[in-house]
Amino acid sequence: MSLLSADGVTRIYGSGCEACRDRTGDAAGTNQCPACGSVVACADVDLDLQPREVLGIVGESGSGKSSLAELLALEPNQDGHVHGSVEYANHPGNLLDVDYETRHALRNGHISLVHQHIRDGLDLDFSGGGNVAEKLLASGWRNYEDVRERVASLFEETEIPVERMDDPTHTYSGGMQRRVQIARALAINPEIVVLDEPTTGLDVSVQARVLDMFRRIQREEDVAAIVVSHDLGVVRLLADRTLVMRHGRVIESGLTDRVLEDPHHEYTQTLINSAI
Ligand SMILES: Nc1ncnc2c1ncn2[C@@H]1O[C@H](COP(=O)(O)OP(=O)(O)OP(=O)(O)O)[C@@H](O)[C@H]1O
Repeated sequence: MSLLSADGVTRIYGSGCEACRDRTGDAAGTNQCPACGSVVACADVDLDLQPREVLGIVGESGSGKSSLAELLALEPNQDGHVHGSVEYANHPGNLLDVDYETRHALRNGHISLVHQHIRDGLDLDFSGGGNVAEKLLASGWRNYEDVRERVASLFEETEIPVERMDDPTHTYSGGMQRRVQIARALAINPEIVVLDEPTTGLDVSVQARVLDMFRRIQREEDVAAIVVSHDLGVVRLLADRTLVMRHGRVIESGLTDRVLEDPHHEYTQTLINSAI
């Protein structure tokens, strides 16, 4: 049984009209409806995530990856009209319809998002440890010593110097800040982590170390992940299966090796060729 499955997930920014779906997408060559001007960020997306699996979502900027990832990760950003359903094995009903309290509980106990932009995920004036502790407190941890011990062990696990725990996060390097985000996401022992562009703003050598660290923890802890990236190298390293998005639609999917070695869609071939 799938851990998470999406059926027909659609997100439209703007008023929307009857022509929106037909006049956008891969064949239309745009995600903007020519009739009403709305942006069809993603439409008719079906996917499933198995326990312990890493699913990659790849596509160029604007293809709809973040809009989809936010829905899967129950982010509070509710912009746009949303249709379809997301089923999660450990909670009945459609995740897209849950109320505020349920959303909060799921985000603090089951499904974590690592934001593309560090500022969206961390308070840079807080200490690094404080950013991780905040997530533990939100999920019900209360004892000060227990929280500090857990934060220190998460720092070790994500390879951040524990002695920097009380320093303000803005004094950390970009790589360390990304690690704090990952530590924060893992703090609640989630079943699913959604990583949105995990390499944004990092040097190539730092990127590789952060991705290796995440892959190690993902395997050790048997956590499932959805990794969103414009970078084929990221999905090649992390993802078992990959979906390719363009103009808000999934245009190709399969085992990552197959998609990268034997792409069926012309656009995927172009993506791969332009990455070489
Ligand atoms: N709040 C919003 N209001 C209106 N349009 C939006 C909003 N958020 C995103 N969009 C539009 O939706 C489309 C998909 O954006 P999205 O950020 O999901 O793509 P992406 O593939 O994640 O791109 P990137 O990698 O650059 O973040 C884009 O055309 C974008 O301009």
